[in-house]
Amino acid sequence: MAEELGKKYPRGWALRESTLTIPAGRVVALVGPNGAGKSTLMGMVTGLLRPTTGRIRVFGDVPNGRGMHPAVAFLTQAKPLYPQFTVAETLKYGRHANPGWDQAYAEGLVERAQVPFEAKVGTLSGGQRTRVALALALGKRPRLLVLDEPLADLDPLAREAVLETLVQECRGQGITVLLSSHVLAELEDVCDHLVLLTDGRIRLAGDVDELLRAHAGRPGMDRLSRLALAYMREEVAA
Ligand SMILES: Nc1ncnc2c1ncn2[C@@H]1O[C@H](COP(=O)(O)OP(=O)(O)OP(=O)(O)O)[C@@H](O)[C@H]1O
Repeated sequence: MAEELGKKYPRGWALRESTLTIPAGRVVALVGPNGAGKSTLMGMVTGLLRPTTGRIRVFGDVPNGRGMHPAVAFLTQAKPLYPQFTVAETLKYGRHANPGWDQAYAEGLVERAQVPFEAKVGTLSGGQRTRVALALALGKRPRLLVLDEPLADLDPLAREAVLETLVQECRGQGITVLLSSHVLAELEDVCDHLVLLTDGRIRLAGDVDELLRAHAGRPGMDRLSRLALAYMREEVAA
Protein backbone atom coordinates (compact mmCIF):
# COMPACT_ATOMS: atom_id res chain seq x y z
CA MET A 1 0.00 0.00 0.00
CA ALA A 2 1.51 3.30 -1.07
CA GLU A 3 0.21 6.74 -0.26
CA GLU A 4 1.39 9.89 -2.02
CA LEU A 5 4.65 8.07 -2.64
CA GLY A 6 7.39 10.03 -4.36
CA LYS A 7 11.07 9.64 -5.17
CA LYS A 8 13.38 12.46 -6.20
CA TYR A 9 16.85 11.86 -7.59
CA PRO A 10 19.34 14.70 -8.08
CA ARG A 11 18.12 14.97 -11.71
CA GLY A 12 14.48 15.30 -10.71
CA TRP A 13 11.38 13.37 -9.68
CA ALA A 14 11.25 9.74 -10.82
CA LEU A 15 7.91 9.08 -9.11
CA ARG A 16 5.31 11.55 -7.86
CA GLU A 17 2.21 11.48 -5.66
CA SER A 18 1.60 7.80 -6.24
CA THR A 19 -1.18 6.22 -4.23
CA LEU A 20 -1.93 2.59 -4.91
CA THR A 21 -2.66 -0.79 -3.41
CA ILE A 22 -1.19 -3.99 -4.77
CA PRO A 23 -4.00 -6.51 -4.20
CA ALA A 24 -2.86 -9.59 -2.27
CA GLY A 25 -2.61 -12.90 -4.10
CA ARG A 26 -2.83 -11.35 -7.54
CA VAL A 27 -0.50 -11.15 -10.52
CA VAL A 28 -0.04 -7.43 -11.10
CA ALA A 29 1.45 -6.01 -14.29
CA LEU A 30 3.51 -2.84 -13.94
CA VAL A 31 3.87 -1.16 -17.31
CA GLY A 32 4.94 2.17 -18.74
CA PRO A 33 7.42 3.70 -21.16
CA ASN A 34 11.18 3.76 -20.49
CA GLY A 35 11.93 6.03 -17.59
CA ALA A 36 8.32 6.10 -16.33
CA GLY A 37 9.41 5.11 -12.82
CA LYS A 38 8.69 1.37 -12.71
CA SER A 39 12.06 0.30 -11.27
CA THR A 40 11.92 3.20 -8.82
CA LEU A 41 8.51 2.07 -7.55
CA MET A 42 9.76 -1.52 -7.29
CA GLY A 43 12.82 -0.34 -5.37
CA MET A 44 10.58 1.24 -2.76
CA VAL A 45 8.22 -1.76 -2.59
CA THR A 46 11.14 -4.12 -1.98
CA GLY A 47 12.65 -1.83 0.65
CA LEU A 48 15.85 -1.14 -1.27
CA LEU A 49 15.04 2.54 -1.97
CA ARG A 50 13.87 5.10 0.53
CA PRO A 51 10.91 7.26 -0.52
CA THR A 52 11.43 11.04 -0.69
CA THR A 53 7.76 11.75 0.07
CA GLY A 54 4.75 9.75 1.17
CA ARG A 55 4.41 6.40 2.85
CA ILE A 56 4.57 2.78 1.87
CA ARG A 57 3.55 -0.28 3.85
CA VAL A 58 4.41 -3.84 2.94
CA PHE A 59 2.62 -6.53 4.97
CA GLY A 60 2.08 -4.00 7.75
CA ASP A 61 5.74 -2.94 7.89
CA VAL A 62 7.28 0.29 6.71
CA PRO A 63 10.30 -0.56 4.52
CA ASN A 64 13.23 1.66 5.50
CA GLY A 65 15.09 1.70 2.20
CA ARG A 66 18.04 -0.17 3.70
CA GLY A 67 17.28 -3.75 2.84
CA MET A 68 14.84 -6.25 1.49
CA HIS A 69 11.76 -7.12 3.49
CA PRO A 70 12.01 -10.80 4.52
CA ALA A 71 8.66 -11.68 2.94
CA VAL A 72 9.65 -10.13 -0.38
CA ALA A 73 11.75 -11.65 -3.15
CA PHE A 74 13.11 -9.54 -5.98
CA LEU A 75 14.23 -10.65 -9.40
CA THR A 76 15.64 -8.28 -12.00
CA GLN A 77 16.91 -8.68 -15.52
CA ALA A 78 20.46 -8.44 -14.18
CA LYS A 79 20.01 -11.58 -11.99
CA PRO A 80 23.04 -10.99 -9.81
CA LEU A 81 24.10 -14.60 -9.36
CA TYR A 82 27.76 -15.43 -8.76
CA PRO A 83 29.07 -16.83 -12.08
CA GLN A 84 31.75 -18.97 -10.42
CA PHE A 85 29.25 -20.67 -8.09
CA THR A 86 27.68 -23.92 -9.19
CA VAL A 87 23.89 -24.15 -9.18
CA ALA A 88 24.08 -26.28 -6.01
CA GLU A 89 26.32 -23.67 -4.33
CA THR A 90 23.89 -20.95 -5.38
CA LEU A 91 21.05 -22.75 -3.61
CA LYS A 92 23.31 -23.27 -0.60
CA TYR A 93 23.83 -19.52 -0.52
CA GLY A 94 20.02 -19.10 -0.64
CA ARG A 95 19.70 -21.40 2.36
CA HIS A 96 22.33 -19.43 4.21
CA ALA A 97 20.84 -16.03 3.43
CA ASN A 98 17.15 -16.73 4.05
CA PRO A 99 15.66 -17.95 7.33
CA GLY A 100 12.50 -19.33 5.69
CA TRP A 101 14.42 -21.17 2.94
CA ASP A 102 12.82 -24.31 1.47
CA GLN A 103 15.67 -26.39 0.03
CA ALA A 104 13.54 -29.24 -1.32
CA TYR A 105 11.25 -26.85 -3.12
CA ALA A 106 14.12 -24.83 -4.64
CA GLU A 107 15.85 -28.06 -5.76
CA GLY A 108 12.59 -29.29 -7.27
CA LEU A 109 12.25 -26.12 -9.34
CA VAL A 110 15.82 -26.50 -10.65
CA GLU A 111 15.24 -30.18 -11.44
CA ARG A 112 12.00 -29.43 -13.28
CA ALA A 113 13.87 -26.85 -15.36
CA GLN A 114 16.48 -29.54 -16.12
CA VAL A 115 19.36 -27.34 -15.05
CA PRO A 116 22.36 -29.42 -13.87
CA PHE A 117 23.23 -28.79 -10.20
CA GLU A 118 26.97 -29.13 -10.83
CA ALA A 119 27.10 -26.53 -13.64
CA LYS A 120 28.71 -23.17 -12.91
CA VAL A 121 26.18 -20.36 -13.16
CA GLY A 122 28.48 -18.45 -15.54
CA THR A 123 28.23 -21.29 -18.09
CA LEU A 124 24.41 -21.43 -18.15
CA SER A 125 22.22 -20.02 -20.91
CA GLY A 126 20.13 -16.93 -20.16
CA GLY A 127 17.03 -19.10 -19.81
CA GLN A 128 18.73 -21.52 -17.42
CA ARG A 129 20.12 -18.65 -15.35
CA THR A 130 16.64 -17.18 -15.07
CA ARG A 131 15.28 -20.52 -13.86
CA VAL A 132 17.99 -20.67 -11.17
CA ALA A 133 17.28 -17.05 -10.17
CA LEU A 134 13.58 -17.88 -9.97
CA ALA A 135 14.30 -20.94 -7.79
CA LEU A 136 16.42 -18.71 -5.55
CA ALA A 137 13.58 -16.18 -5.30
CA LEU A 138 10.81 -18.73 -4.72
CA GLY A 139 12.93 -20.89 -2.38
CA LYS A 140 12.77 -18.01 0.02
CA ARG A 141 9.03 -18.74 0.22
CA PRO A 142 8.10 -15.08 -0.28
CA ARG A 143 4.62 -13.62 0.11
CA LEU A 144 5.40 -11.02 -2.54
CA LEU A 145 7.53 -11.62 -5.61
CA VAL A 146 8.72 -8.50 -7.45
CA LEU A 147 10.04 -9.04 -10.96
CA ASP A 148 11.65 -6.19 -12.89
CA GLU A 149 11.73 -7.24 -16.55
CA PRO A 150 13.09 -10.67 -15.67
CA LEU A 151 12.43 -12.12 -19.13
CA ALA A 152 14.02 -9.39 -21.22
CA ASP A 153 16.94 -11.49 -22.50
CA LEU A 154 15.06 -14.74 -23.09
CA ASP A 155 13.84 -16.32 -26.31
CA PRO A 156 10.07 -16.78 -26.73
CA LEU A 157 10.14 -20.45 -25.67
CA ALA A 158 12.14 -19.73 -22.54
CA ARG A 159 9.88 -16.78 -21.75
CA GLU A 160 6.84 -19.00 -22.02
CA ALA A 161 8.39 -21.66 -19.79
CA VAL A 162 9.44 -19.18 -17.11
CA LEU A 163 6.10 -17.37 -17.14
CA GLU A 164 4.25 -20.67 -16.88
CA THR A 165 6.32 -21.76 -13.86
CA LEU A 166 5.94 -18.36 -12.31
CA VAL A 167 2.18 -18.18 -12.63
CA GLN A 168 1.63 -21.82 -11.64
CA GLU A 169 3.75 -21.52 -8.49
CA CYS A 170 2.52 -18.10 -7.44
CA ARG A 171 -1.18 -18.76 -8.05
CA GLY A 172 -0.88 -22.16 -6.35
CA GLN A 173 0.64 -20.63 -3.23
CA GLY A 174 -1.21 -17.31 -3.23
CA ILE A 175 2.01 -15.34 -3.71
CA THR A 176 1.40 -11.76 -4.81
CA VAL A 177 3.35 -10.92 -7.96
CA LEU A 178 4.38 -7.49 -9.22
CA LEU A 179 5.78 -7.95 -12.70
CA SER A 180 7.12 -5.30 -15.06
CA SER A 181 7.55 -5.92 -18.75
CA HIS A 182 7.52 -4.09 -22.05
CA VAL A 183 5.96 -7.08 -23.81
CA LEU A 184 2.34 -6.13 -23.24
CA ALA A 185 0.80 -9.03 -25.16
CA GLU A 186 2.61 -11.50 -22.96
CA LEU A 187 1.23 -9.93 -19.79
CA GLU A 188 -2.31 -10.39 -21.08
CA ASP A 189 -2.18 -14.12 -20.45
CA VAL A 190 -0.85 -13.94 -16.92
CA CYS A 191 -1.89 -10.72 -15.18
CA ASP A 192 -5.21 -9.91 -13.60
CA HIS A 193 -4.40 -6.42 -12.34
CA LEU A 194 -2.68 -3.52 -14.06
CA VAL A 195 -0.70 -0.52 -12.86
CA LEU A 196 0.37 1.84 -15.64
CA LEU A 197 2.90 4.61 -15.06
CA THR A 198 3.69 7.50 -17.35
CA ASP A 199 6.19 10.20 -16.52
CA GLY A 200 6.45 9.25 -12.86
CA ARG A 201 2.72 9.16 -12.17
CA ILE A 202 0.12 6.44 -11.94
CA ARG A 203 -2.00 6.88 -15.01
CA LEU A 204 -4.18 3.79 -14.72
CA ALA A 205 -4.66 1.12 -12.06
CA GLY A 206 -7.25 -1.58 -11.61
CA ASP A 207 -8.40 -5.11 -12.26
CA VAL A 208 -7.94 -6.08 -15.88
CA ASP A 209 -11.56 -7.25 -16.23
CA GLU A 210 -12.88 -4.00 -14.84
CA LEU A 211 -10.58 -1.88 -16.98
CA LEU A 212 -11.65 -3.73 -20.10
CA ARG A 213 -15.32 -3.40 -19.13
CA ALA A 214 -14.88 0.32 -18.47
CA HIS A 215 -13.37 0.82 -21.93
CA ALA A 216 -15.74 -1.53 -23.80
CA GLY A 217 -16.86 -0.17 -27.12
CA ARG A 218 -13.94 2.23 -27.42
CA PRO A 219 -12.02 1.51 -30.60
CA GLY A 220 -8.82 -0.50 -30.15
CA MET A 221 -9.32 -0.99 -26.40
CA ASP A 222 -10.69 -4.51 -26.39
CA ARG A 223 -7.41 -6.01 -25.20
CA LEU A 224 -5.17 -5.15 -22.31
CA SER A 225 -2.13 -4.60 -24.53
CA ARG A 226 -3.93 -2.12 -26.78
CA LEU A 227 -5.55 -0.35 -23.88
CA ALA A 228 -2.19 0.07 -22.15
CA LEU A 229 -0.57 1.26 -25.36
CA ALA A 230 -3.25 3.90 -25.87
CA TYR A 231 -2.63 5.21 -22.35
CA MET A 232 1.13 5.12 -22.86
CA ARG A 233 0.71 7.13 -26.07
CA GLU A 234 -1.45 9.55 -24.04
CA GLU A 235 -4.30 8.97 -26.50
CA VAL A 236 -6.78 8.75 -23.66
CA ALA A 237 -7.94 11.98 -22.08
CA ALA A 238 -7.02 12.33 -18.41
N1 LIG B 1 19.87 6.04 -9.35
C1 LIG B 1 19.35 7.02 -10.08
N2 LIG B 1 19.88 8.27 -10.06
C2 LIG B 1 19.35 9.29 -10.78
N3 LIG B 1 18.27 9.15 -11.58
C3 LIG B 1 17.69 7.95 -11.64
C4 LIG B 1 18.19 6.82 -10.91
N4 LIG B 1 17.42 5.73 -11.19
C5 LIG B 1 16.47 6.17 -12.05
N5 LIG B 1 16.62 7.49 -12.32
C6 LIG B 1 15.76 8.30 -13.20
O1 LIG B 1 14.44 8.19 -12.73
C7 LIG B 1 13.52 8.05 -13.81
C8 LIG B 1 12.73 6.75 -13.68
O2 LIG B 1 13.62 5.65 -13.87
P1 LIG B 1 13.18 4.15 -13.69
O3 LIG B 1 14.40 3.31 -13.86
O4 LIG B 1 12.41 4.00 -12.43
O5 LIG B 1 12.18 3.95 -14.93
P2 LIG B 1 11.61 2.60 -15.59
O6 LIG B 1 10.14 2.86 -15.83
O7 LIG B 1 11.97 1.44 -14.76
O8 LIG B 1 12.37 2.60 -16.98
P3 LIG B 1 12.78 1.37 -17.97
O9 LIG B 1 11.53 0.88 -18.58
O10 LIG B 1 13.66 2.02 -18.95
O11 LIG B 1 13.49 0.34 -17.13
C9 LIG B 1 14.35 8.15 -15.09
O12 LIG B 1 14.30 9.47 -15.53
C10 LIG B 1 15.76 7.79 -14.62
O13 LIG B 1 16.72 8.44 -15.41
